[in-house]
Amino acid sequence: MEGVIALMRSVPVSTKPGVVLPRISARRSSPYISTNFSKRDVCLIRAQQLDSREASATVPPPPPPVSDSQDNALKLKEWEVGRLKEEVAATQGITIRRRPPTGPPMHYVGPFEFRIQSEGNTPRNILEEIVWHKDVELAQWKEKKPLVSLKKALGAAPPTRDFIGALRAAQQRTGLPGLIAEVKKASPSRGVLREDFDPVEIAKAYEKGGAACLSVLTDEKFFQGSYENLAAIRNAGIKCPLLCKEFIVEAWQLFYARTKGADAVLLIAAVLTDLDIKYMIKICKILGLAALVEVHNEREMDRVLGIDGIKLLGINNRNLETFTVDISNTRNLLDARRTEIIREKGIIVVGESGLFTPADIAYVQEAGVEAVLVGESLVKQPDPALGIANLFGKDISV
Ligand SMILES: O=C(O)c1ccccc1NCC(=O)[C@H](O)[C@H](O)COP(=O)(O)O
Repeated sequence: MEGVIALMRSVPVSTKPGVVLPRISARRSSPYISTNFSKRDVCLIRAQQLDSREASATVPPPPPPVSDSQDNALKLKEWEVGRLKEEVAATQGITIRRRPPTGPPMHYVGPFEFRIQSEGNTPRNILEEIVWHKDVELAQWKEKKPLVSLKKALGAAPPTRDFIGALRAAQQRTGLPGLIAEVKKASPSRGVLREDFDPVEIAKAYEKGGAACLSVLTDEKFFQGSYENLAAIRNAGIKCPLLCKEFIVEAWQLFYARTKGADAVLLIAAVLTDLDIKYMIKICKILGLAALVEVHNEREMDRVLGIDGIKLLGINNRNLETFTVDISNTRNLLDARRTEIIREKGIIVVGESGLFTPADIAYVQEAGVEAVLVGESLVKQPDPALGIANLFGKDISV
């Protein structure tokens, strides 16, 4: 425990009175264990199967009434599965942790309650903070829109557009990397990028300027984006396929993105385990979504290259923990060995973040990327269509 970070009016605590986790609490602070994962893997696969049953079920049976002791047992199981996932994630070099299920512990003094900060209940960096907030949002969204209702909505959804095909066609047409232009109002690292932000107008300008695909940020708290923006762009007659730029931690988000008009989704290897990625890729296939699997470093790159079925691999030049941007990350990750695997598997590599000039585009193309994802340098331009021509050093709309 390191200090009090918030003093609030007393509100009901999410953990029910009487829920005691003494045996497990002792394990909470134990370091990650990195030996013999067979049993844990089995547990994780079981947990994933439960998830997957949820994803493929049509109408779930009504839940039986739950007694307090059953409720406690379920909470305990949920917590244990969370711990197992963290242990497996640690063995894959994933440092981003998931939010503790019951949130930070509460301490009462008179009519107030203190939230005590500790290493275990405080996000360690911005990516972890985003992911923890996503868990809170998701709990509310899933209550409002359970999976069954999303599935019903999908029955009437139009087919998805070919995201990968659009990138390939653009690259063949221009001889330059296919452009995924990002509709991005703000970011944690740069604040507000454009005050007069009209997502549909920006999307139209990108399409006019020759973008092959668009990326639409949907996170509200950290990027001032929204699913309404995604749906509005989809419904405005834009032909470019759309990437839902979201921090995906659960399969429910794939279904939701699809109902809002996404043709592709982002899967971040710094957040998802190999098993999560494999599972989500399967769901994406079922939903007709392309999956852009994003890596930042060598460890993530090698993990992802070992997973079958990946067609789009993004190399992000932004360190999502420190915000530093370095486009040589793309070149460093694309060494001869990895380039050979990428060629054999027919993967398209997307260079992401920090691209501002024709020289930057040439640099990442030379390194081996066939597509680029660009936000800041385009969205800040008074005329984003002209911004595209300036970025590529020529008009790529024709
Ligand atoms: O953009 C950020 O500050 C950021 C911070 C934390 C996590 C993700 C972040 N950005 C997401 C992206 O990867 C970029 O929006 C995308 O690659 C475009 O980058 P840029 O062209 O540099 O705007």
